Amino acid sequence: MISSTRSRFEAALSALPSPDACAIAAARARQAQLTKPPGSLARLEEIALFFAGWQGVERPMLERGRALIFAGNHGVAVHGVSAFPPEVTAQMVANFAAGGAAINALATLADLEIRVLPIELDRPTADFTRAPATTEAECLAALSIGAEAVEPGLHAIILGEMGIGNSTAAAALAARSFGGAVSDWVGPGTGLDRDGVERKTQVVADALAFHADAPHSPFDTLCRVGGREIAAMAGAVLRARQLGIPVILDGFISCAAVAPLAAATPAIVDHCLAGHCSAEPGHGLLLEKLGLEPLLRLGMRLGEGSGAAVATLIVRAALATHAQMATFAEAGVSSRA
Ligand SMILES: O=C(O)c1ccc[n+]([C@@H]2O[C@H](COP(=O)([O-])O)[C@@H](O)[C@H]2O)c1
Ligand SMILES: Cc1cc2nc[nH]c2cc1C
Repeated sequence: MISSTRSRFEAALSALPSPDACAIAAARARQAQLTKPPGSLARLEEIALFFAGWQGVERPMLERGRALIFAGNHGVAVHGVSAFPPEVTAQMVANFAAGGAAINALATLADLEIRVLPIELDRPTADFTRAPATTEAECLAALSIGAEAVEPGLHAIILGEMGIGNSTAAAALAARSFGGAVSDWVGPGTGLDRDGVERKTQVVADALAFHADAPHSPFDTLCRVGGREIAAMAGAVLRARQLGIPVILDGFISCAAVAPLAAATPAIVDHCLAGHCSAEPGHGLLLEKLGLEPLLRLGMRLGEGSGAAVATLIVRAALATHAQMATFAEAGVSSRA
């Protein structure tokens, strides 16, 4: 298990595997033979090469894709930073189990297995304007839950979350990791009005001031202004990297989960695709900081892995064309003069 101690987490982050250059070269050579003008499938070709590199094969697959939906509750919600009450987290977890949420419909459409992992919903994190959100032990436990949800043999992981108040934690993580004006990272989340966004901005500023003197290591930032579902997503991303499993990130919160890791080690997102850019204003900025170009911009702002699940359909298009198209020789089509 990678994350059972802080030093294992840090060691994993400093020893990131690279993609398989031979598999990428073989996949690129295949693309050059397929019946299309070179480069005409554009981003789809890049996605196929990305999957080839991480899966280490010329023709990558997506037969076993898993959507991991982590849920957690947040002490910072006492400050009225969400348009919804905290009990909605557990209620939505029940809705996921019953099959009634957007992610259920989208995962079925995208042929993804769903795993929902609620983490101690009855024990919200501490209010991080006045204490670390989690203890080191709590943060490590959540990292492990995320890591253990990623198993060898999966072809891709779709990351999602549910947690009332977690867009406040995400803003704090992004601001502490990448700096800049707090207001650039704070937005309406589930639907705050202007006064609400102002209050939320002050809460994030208070949190950053409270933790200002603490170390800025990835682990310290995750513990101090993160949350259980957020640490679990970070653990899943790290474990997926060790196993060579590509990850499709979802919205602002899943990207914020990797922000502290990426600020220290930018290559941590090399096996990640940004499924979409959400409507949360900080998400576009965060994607820039992470160096990720989103597959979709649909103005979605739901979370729960929904944007990543829709993006999976684009990935399927990329892998299907790459694997199934005929070559010029096979089809008897003349190649370029
Ligand atoms: O994915 C996003 O970018 C996104 C943007 C706004 C809200 N959300 C979802 O809404 C919740 C967080 O919003 P809030 O207002 O409670 O902080 C959480 O359950 C997220 O999944 C998600
Ligand atoms: C209803 C609801 C569904 C969600 N799914 C992810 N975040 C959510 C937040 C709310 C409020």
